[in-house]
Amino acid sequence: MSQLSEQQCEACGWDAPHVSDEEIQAYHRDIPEWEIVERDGVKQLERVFKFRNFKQALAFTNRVGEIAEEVGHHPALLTEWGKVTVTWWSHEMKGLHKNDFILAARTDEAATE
Ligand SMILES: C[C@H](O)[C@H](O)[C@H]1CNC2=NC(N)=NC(=O)C2=N1
Repeated sequence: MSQLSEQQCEACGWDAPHVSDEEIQAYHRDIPEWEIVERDGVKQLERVFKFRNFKQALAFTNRVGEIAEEVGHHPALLTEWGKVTVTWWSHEMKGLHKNDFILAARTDEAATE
């Protein structure tokens, strides 16, 4: 279990601080399989998870949904046959918050359940 996944999510509104480039690099080391992408100027964390079939992909999708509901912070989820694309970012602040890294780490754990 990575340390990041055990950290607590903080409340984050539109005025919450973005993570600095140094912090992004540091947190990224705990979740190396996630790609940092930028869409319309908004940085996001994205990873594709592979499964044997649609049913397993859907079960994983639901586990990630539960992780999101626990903290009121929600990813974009694209569920396809044998794969799920998970994208985390903080909509209100239009960028990355530490919460996104914590939840990406928890998502990694949900993939190995
Ligand atoms: C009112 C509600 O708490 C907000 O709209 C939440 C819901 N889930 C959210 N999820 C994410 N990823 N970013 C947000 O800014 C966000 N806002």
